Parts: sequence; structure tokens; C-alpha cells
Amino acid sequence: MSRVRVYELAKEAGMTGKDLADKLIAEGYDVKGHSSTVDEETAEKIRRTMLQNPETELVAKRIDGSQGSTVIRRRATIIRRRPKTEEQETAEDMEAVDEQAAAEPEEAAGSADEGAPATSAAAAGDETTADQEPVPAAEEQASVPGETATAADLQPEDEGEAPAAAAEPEKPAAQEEKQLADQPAQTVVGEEPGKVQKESKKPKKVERKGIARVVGSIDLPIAEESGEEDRSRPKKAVRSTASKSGRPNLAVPIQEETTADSADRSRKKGKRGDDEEDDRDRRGKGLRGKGKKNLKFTHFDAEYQRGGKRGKRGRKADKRIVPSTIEMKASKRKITVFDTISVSDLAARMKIKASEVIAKLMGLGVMATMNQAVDVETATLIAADFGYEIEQGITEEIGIQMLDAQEEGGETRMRPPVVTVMGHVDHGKTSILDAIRKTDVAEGEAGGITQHIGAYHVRSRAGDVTFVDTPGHAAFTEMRSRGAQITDLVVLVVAADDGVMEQTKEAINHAQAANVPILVAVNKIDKPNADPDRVKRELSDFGLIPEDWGGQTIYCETSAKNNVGIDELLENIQLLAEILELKADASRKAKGRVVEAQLDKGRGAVATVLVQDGTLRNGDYFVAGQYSGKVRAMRDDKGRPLKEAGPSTPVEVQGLSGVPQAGDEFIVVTDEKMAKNVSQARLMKARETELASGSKISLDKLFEKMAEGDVQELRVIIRADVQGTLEAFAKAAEELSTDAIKVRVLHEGTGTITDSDILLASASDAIIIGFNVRPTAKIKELASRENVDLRSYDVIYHALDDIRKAMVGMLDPTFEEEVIGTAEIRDTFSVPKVGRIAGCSVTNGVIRRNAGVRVVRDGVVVYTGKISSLKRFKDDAKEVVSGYECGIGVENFNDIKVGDLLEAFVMQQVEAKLE
Ligand SMILES: Nc1nc2c(ncn2[C@@H]2O[C@H](COP(=O)(O)OP(=O)(O)OP(=O)(O)O)[C@@H](O)[C@H]2O)c(=O)[nH]1
Repeated sequence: MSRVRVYELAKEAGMTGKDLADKLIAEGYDVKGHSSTVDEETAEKIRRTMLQNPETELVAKRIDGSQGSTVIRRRATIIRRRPKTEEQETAEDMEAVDEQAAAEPEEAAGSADEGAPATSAAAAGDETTADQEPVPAAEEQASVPGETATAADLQPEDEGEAPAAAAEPEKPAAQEEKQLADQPAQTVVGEEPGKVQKESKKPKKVERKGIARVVGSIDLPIAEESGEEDRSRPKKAVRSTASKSGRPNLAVPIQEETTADSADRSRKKGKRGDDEEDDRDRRGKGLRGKGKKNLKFTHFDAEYQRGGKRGKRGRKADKRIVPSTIEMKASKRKITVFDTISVSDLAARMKIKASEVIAKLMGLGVMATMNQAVDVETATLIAADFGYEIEQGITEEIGIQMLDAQEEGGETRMRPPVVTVMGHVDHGKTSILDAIRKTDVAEGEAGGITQHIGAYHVRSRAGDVTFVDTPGHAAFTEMRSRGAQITDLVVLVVAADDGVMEQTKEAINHAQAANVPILVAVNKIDKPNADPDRVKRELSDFGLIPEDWGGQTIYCETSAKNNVGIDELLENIQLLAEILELKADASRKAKGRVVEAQLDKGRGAVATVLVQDGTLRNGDYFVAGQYSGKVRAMRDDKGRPLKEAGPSTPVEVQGLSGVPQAGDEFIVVTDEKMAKNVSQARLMKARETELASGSKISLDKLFEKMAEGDVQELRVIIRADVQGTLEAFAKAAEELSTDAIKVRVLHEGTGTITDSDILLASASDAIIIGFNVRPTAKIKELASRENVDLRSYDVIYHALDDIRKAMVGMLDPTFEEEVIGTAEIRDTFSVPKVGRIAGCSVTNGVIRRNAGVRVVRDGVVVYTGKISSLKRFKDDAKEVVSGYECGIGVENFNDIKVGDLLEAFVMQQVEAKLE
């Protein structure tokens, strides 16, 4: 193999030999100076990795603290620009098709009249040439619904074209692309073969290696799809350029959304590998089935099928979203990656040693270990060097979005507005809502007793309105923080006698931040000191200029007390709704948002769902956040059973597998299997995310982290029942400091552990130690969400001992306390000879007769002992579960009080951990 001198390479890139040599030495290449030589392969790598785009950035993100896995990501913007080879490949593979579609007419126009605006829509819509760097807005371009079909939008039907392309290996890309571009004759107007070739050859100046195209071998039996397939293929490898094709590239946003989705999945490679062919076939069928209404797609090993009966756009969406994967690079082997793949897995799939992958990564300037995960883009670059191609796998999330996209395109009709009422305390929000409810023409109908389900529907004379019954901006913002925007407009209630107050301003800020239009209700106009004009003046300062003052904000003067102005308010809500053109398609599968959800004793998990689009029906299978289910029963806000619920209807749904969070997306899916798979994938992802954020400090991980050099300081937040304990512990703990690690008390306080303690610990990577204080269930949940190590001790000595052991890597408790249940004392009784008995309701978990018990008063442990008796009515009970009442006696302790909590615990043996 011939060798290349460093200065020759440097010259190619227009830099000095010395500079390059220095860089190479810094990167660990085996060179000594500018006259050193490297072999061709290394030279090529240097060209690709260091000369083409030296500023390539790498972002490392830890995703699995327990294993120290790291996902190496390339910043999306960089990866798009990064290797010119991608561009060339793009041109070679498929991009030129678009370019041709775009550039041809442009060129034709240009030749006739230099500088004249391109008249072709195709040219105007996609005129990026292969030489241009793809602009970040490429995806936006892609989403522009182009009426003009670009070459990529059209599916070539002519099967004779692909073999023809194969027969001419000497000008493969240009020819092939030309063939593809030839198909949609209406797009490539005035096409001149010579020009096409010239145009598409442009980017081929730089020699490619690694991900070079292999031509000359085409799978003839499937050639009918080759045009489409070929064009869609680079979508996975070169996402931004695929976007330029004018087709929405689903893989882009989805892949990003499902980032942490697949550490586990990528390990299930065997199965996926086997499924790969099937997947391809199925997707291929989806493509072929242009006129068919069924689409099959597979994720994990499940297969979903829907009989689609959508409108025109729906079918177009089918065509558009199904990725096609027929091999054109016959010699390349494919590896499906869902989101990330570990270095060792990647190596195994390519049947090479992990060290080879690691070496390649080093060549890219990435230091990685076997267990680290690389993302699809990085894997693509590495795999290409070994003759493999990475294919973006269809995740559950992609599947559900495909389904959603399929459902789009039906006929939309006006739907009732969804309104949130906001305003300062006591300005009359509740009174206005009550007054509106009274106007409900359906109010008098049989069987309705108002239920609080978080939202309700009013059928007023002016029209239907849905009110989200969670007044206040907190709920509104909480929803929004989960990406839920369910409110179409805000009614801002301002008392005419009080004017703009603190919460009024907050409400305005929240509504404006959410881009939700505001309608002002100036309330309490009946009051003698009412001054509506003052309200208008004050609100004008916030941009809410009344219509009669030349602005655009609708103001209504109301008196909720006297029922004045309520009808006008409702009419104006309808008016604003009309302006907003709120529309939905009742014929599609339902989707909406969870407004609130809880665990009901008798009915299990129930959720109030606001149907935003489509119609929800009894028996529908759905996914709600991380949970799935089947609509077993639905009730409206008046408690009446419903069989179906259309757009803007709030309904209480039974039949969920768990309690979702307010703001979670609710979407009907094809069947039970799909619902369960999506839920399972989301739960898994949530767990991964949890693990990913598990890099926070904990006593268990202290030694490991010290060894890694990650910690030099153990920060502690202490909470104790008495001040004395705090002082004693803080002093003793700080004395534990060694040269390797310093123990520092960050914050201390008496009383129970608060949520601000957790947030402080989370933000400053500290652990929390509590003495004789018990965190509430809510605090524990917050701690686990924030991954804060929260430990409770009775005596200082035990806590110090644990810290000391943790510091030397010997923390391996053989017993760990596990809280099994909590009961709240509702009443107390004195039983002769037995003592005081607590009449309790078990609020959590289970209380067992032989368990230990802690009496907790206002978050502070007042006694720790054993349960002496446990009774259900008069009978002894072995255990009593959550939701039931019981009598509990605490051994040697009679000072129980109503409101105290009894926390039952058992000691669990914990496996000793080998450090
Ligand atoms: N005079 C007069 N009083 C009203 C009017 N509307 C409400 N009020 C009174 O104002 C007080 C507060 O009304 P609410 O409807 O509870 O006010 P709110 O904004 O819902 O209050 P919070 O829920 O506490 O935020 C009550 O005593 C109402 O009777 C009105 O139009 N005129």
C-alpha cells in the first residue's frame, strides 16, 4: 500500500505540514513530524476526520450511571455539515434526484434569463445545490406541504429503470438518479441529460472512501421499488439532506425524541436482526400498496395493522412516512439501530473486535470504552468503514407517530373552544364559572349530578364551551411544562373595584407565554366603587388594549353575583373561538390530553381526558403517558355514562393500567398489543432516564466515584428532631474528612425533610441524612425522582459508620429497612389491660402484625417500636392492606394521637455488594 507524507496531506487542506503533524501527534497518530508517512487508509481517515471539518464537535452524555455508559452524540448541526463525503454520498445516492428536480428547471430558466427568478415551484421549493451546506432549516423546508411533487414524492412505477442503471457502472450515480428523476416527467421540465450529469457530478470532486457507494449489483426481483428505496435510504445516514428532498423526514424529530429509548433495545439485537428482513418486507409492502388501505408495521416483535379509511391526505401520509429499505448497496450489510448501540454490540454485529471500533472512534477524536453507547450518526460513520450500513429502526414512538400521521387528513369541523378561567384571588372566577354553569341548557336534563372531574362542558345558547376546571396559572403552567397546551383561550377575571393585582399579572404572563389569547371579564361591576375604565387602563399596559380603544382585546363587563353580562361573555367566547377557527376531525381515532387522574378505590385508575381530536369510544385501546388501557367505561362531567366522546369533550375514563400525569398525551391505538408495547417502551425509557440521571452522588456509589476522581467532597444535608443531634453529627461528620475526600455539611435544620432540601441536594449533588425524622411519601417520591440519596437513622453512630464505610468502599449493609405501609390514626381508644389502641386507616401499602412501627407526628419520629396488636373489627388480623381500617396497638407506647402516622417496616436482608 502506498504511503502519503503528512505535508502532502496538509497541502491538500491548505495548511502547513507542521500544523498538521502537531495535530496528528496530539490525536495520537503514529507520526513524528511533517515528513512522516501514513498509509493510504490512515490518510483517508485524516482527510475525513481532521481535514474536512476539523471543528466537528462531540457531545458526551452519560446515560447510565450504574454502568458508566456514555452516549456519544454529534451535535445535529455539525453532523449535517460534517463530512463533505455525506454530501457527496447524498449526491451520489439520491439527493441529486431532488437537485435535479430543483436544479433542472432552475438551470433551464437560468440559461434563458440569467438571474430571473425560478418559475418552477420545485426549483423555488428546493434549490439547495449539492455544493451548498444544508441549512438548518432544511427540515422546515421538508415540512412545507409542497403541492408540486418533487422527484422524491413520486414513486416511480417503471421497473425497467433500475436495472438499466445497474448496467452502467461507470456513471452510476448520475445515471441512476437521472433515471429516477426521469420518472416524474411533470417535475423535471425541460430536462437535459447532459446537464443532469454535469449537475450531479459536481460534488464528486472529493474521493470517497468508507461509505462509498457500491454499484453494479441490484436486487432485480425488487427493482420495482428501487427508485423509491434508493432515494429514501440516505434518510437514515444523512438526515438533513434527506429533509431537503421535500419529504417530511419522520426519523429526524422522532429519533431525537426517543433518544434514551434504546440502550436495552439495542441489546436485543438478535431478535431485531432476525426481524430486519421481515420489517423490510412489510415496509416494502406498505410502499407498494399505494392503492391499498392497509399498512403493517412492526416494532419489537409485534405487528400492528390498521384498516385505514382516511382521506386523500391520509393516504398521502402513508406513502410518505413508510421508510423504504430495499438494498441498493448489495455488498453492504445492514445493522438496525434504534437510538444508540454500545460499542461492543456494534462490534459484535460487524463480527469484529470491539478494539477495532474503539480505534475508529479514536480516529474520530472520541475516546470510548466497550460499554459506551454511540448514537445512530456516529455508528453510521464507524460502520461504513467496515462495509456496514446503519439503519434507523422503527421504535414504538415512531410507530405511534406513524399511526397518528395515518389518521390525519380527514374532514375537520368546528369544535367547541376549551377555556381556562384565571385571575387574582377573590376576583370572582368561581362565581363566574357557577353563573356560566347555570346557563347550561342541558342542566335540567335527567341523571346529571355535577361531578368534579377537572373539566366540564357547557351547552349555552351561544354555543358549546369546555371549561378546564383547574383555575389558576399553576395548573395551567404545570400542564404546559409537560408540553400540553389544551387551552384555546383564557378568560381573565379582574374585579372592577380592585383592578390589576399580583396574580392578574402572573396570569397574563402565563397566558402570553403560552400564546393563548386573553378575553377579559371585568367582574363585580355592581359594586359602588367599580371602575371598569381603570381596569382597562391598567391592562392596556400589558398589551391588552380594548377594542373600543383601538386594540384587539375583547372586554366583557360582568357581575357574577347578579348574573349580569354572563350571556355576553359566552357570546364573546364563541366569537373569539370563531376567529381562532378551532377545528377537529371527529372521524379519526381519538387523541387528547389527561386533565387529571387518580386511583379510585372501587374503579382503579381513572383519568379525565379532554378529547382534542377524533372520537373516543368504549372499547378503544389507548396509551396515556406511560400507561395503556382499554376504555371500559366513560362518564361525563355530570356522571352520566357515555358510549362515545367527540372533540373538546372532557370524559372520565376507566380501564387504565396505571395513573398517568396531568398533561400526558392520550391516544387511541390499533389494538391491545400496540397499547401495551408502547406503554412498556415508555416505562423502560423512563427507567433509563432515571438511571441516566442516577449519576448523582449516593453513599453506595461514593467509593466508585472517588476512584473515578469524580468526587472530592461528600456534601451532606442533615435534618434532625433536635438541635443537639445536628451539632454533634455535623462536627463528627466533618472530622471524618480525609485527604481523598472532604465531608461537608451543606445545610442543617430541625424538623422534617422538606422538598426544598431535596431540591438543594439535587442541585448541589448532596445526600440527605435524617435523624428521627421521616420524610412523607411525597418527599420520598420527589427524592427518588431527583435521584437524591435520602437516608434515615436513629443514632448518630450508625450514620457515621455508614459514611466511614462508604469512604473506604466497604458499605455493604446486610440489612436494610423497608417501609411496607403507612396508616393514619383517625381515632384512639383505651382498652383495659391492653392500653391505647389507634383506630387507623391504612393509607399506603400494608400493615403486618409482626412488623416494626414508627410513630410519626408532624414529620418527626416520636417513637420506634413494634406492633403489639392488629385487628380488623374484633378479629386479629395478620395484615391489613391500603384502603381498609384497623386497630393498631404499639408495644410499650400509649402516647398516640389522632393525626399521627404509623409507619410499618421490616428489615430486609440485602445482598452484600462486591466493590
Ligand atoms: N359584588 C359582587 N361580588 C362578587 C361578584 N363575583 C364574585 N363576588 C364575590 O367575591 C367573592 C370571591 O368570589 P369567588 O368567585 O370565590 O372568587 P375566586 O376568584 O374564585 O376566588 P378564589 O377561588 O379564592 O381565587 C365571593 O364572596 C363572591 O360572592 C360580583 O360580580 N359582584
